Amino acid sequence: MAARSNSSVKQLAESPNLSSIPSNYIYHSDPAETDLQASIPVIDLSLLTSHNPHHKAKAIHDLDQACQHWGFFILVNHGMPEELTQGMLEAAAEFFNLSEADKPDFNPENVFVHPHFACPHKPQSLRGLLPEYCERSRDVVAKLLKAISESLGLEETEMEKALEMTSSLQIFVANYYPRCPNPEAAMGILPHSDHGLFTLLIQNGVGGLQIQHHQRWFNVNPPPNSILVNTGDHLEIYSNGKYKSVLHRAIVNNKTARISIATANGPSLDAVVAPACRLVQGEGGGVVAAYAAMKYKDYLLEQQSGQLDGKTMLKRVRIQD
Ligand SMILES: O=C(O)CCC(=O)C(=O)O
Ligand SMILES: [Fe+2]
Repeated sequence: MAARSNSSVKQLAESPNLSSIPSNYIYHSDPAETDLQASIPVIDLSLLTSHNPHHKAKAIHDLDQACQHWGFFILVNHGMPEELTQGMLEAAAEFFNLSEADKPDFNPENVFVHPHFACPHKPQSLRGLLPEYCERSRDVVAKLLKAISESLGLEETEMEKALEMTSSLQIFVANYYPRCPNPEAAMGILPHSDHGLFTLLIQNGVGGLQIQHHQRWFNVNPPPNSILVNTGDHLEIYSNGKYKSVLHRAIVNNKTARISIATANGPSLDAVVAPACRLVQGEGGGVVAAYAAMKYKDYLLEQQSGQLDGKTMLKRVRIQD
């Protein structure tokens, strides 16, 4: 489990008499506050897999538009039981409440849950729910990829084959944002885009996510029991820039601690990701690849060796604007 707002921040936030934040936590960039509320498109997963061709075509069109214009969408009728998502959020809360001595005995930055499954030893509730949650999340992603393949004009299974999705990388990340005495001067997670294809996000009913849209920051408040999905850098690369990954960040507040669970879903670590051949062989050879091919594993290693910083890594493989 990645605890990006790690235990030291939690301890700091819980220290008695904390009335302001230490200077190293001060955020000097754009102000965190915004009044803008994003109207994120809603996608109905059951329609994407409908046997009614009209419903399915309309849903695929809506997904295409959502990915092109927002890079974020609210997924409903996703088939993930509410007890499971609620149980996961409660299990994450239990994890963050463990004593330091009980916290995991492995690299706390990432829990890789596919193709090889790992899980913290405690709490028991997390061990019980995590396998099902991850499997169902991969199922959701598989359905989204089929629809995206079609919206790119490819065979339904072309993308999952090209990206070797049977050994797809899936990373489970739980974020803890403690209450903060002066939230307008801090930032929970700095602006970044996600690597991979689709990230699935759920939260404990407390808002905090902001996304960049037309150069402005918008608050995102997904309705209860929905899953928020965003497109990642590798969808941008594979689609040759049609579906751009979007900068997002998380603010903090002075009232309630926030927990979010992000499940990052990428290709196989061994997949070499480049724009789909058919997208760059336009009639008369008109369309050229806008991104260089790079193995997903190498992309990750290079990205993780630096700071989470905007879209710096993606710019490195970008060939032209
Ligand atoms: O907590 C959030 O809303 C965003 C988390 C996030 O962007 C991430 O884990 O990559
Ligand atoms: Fe993210």
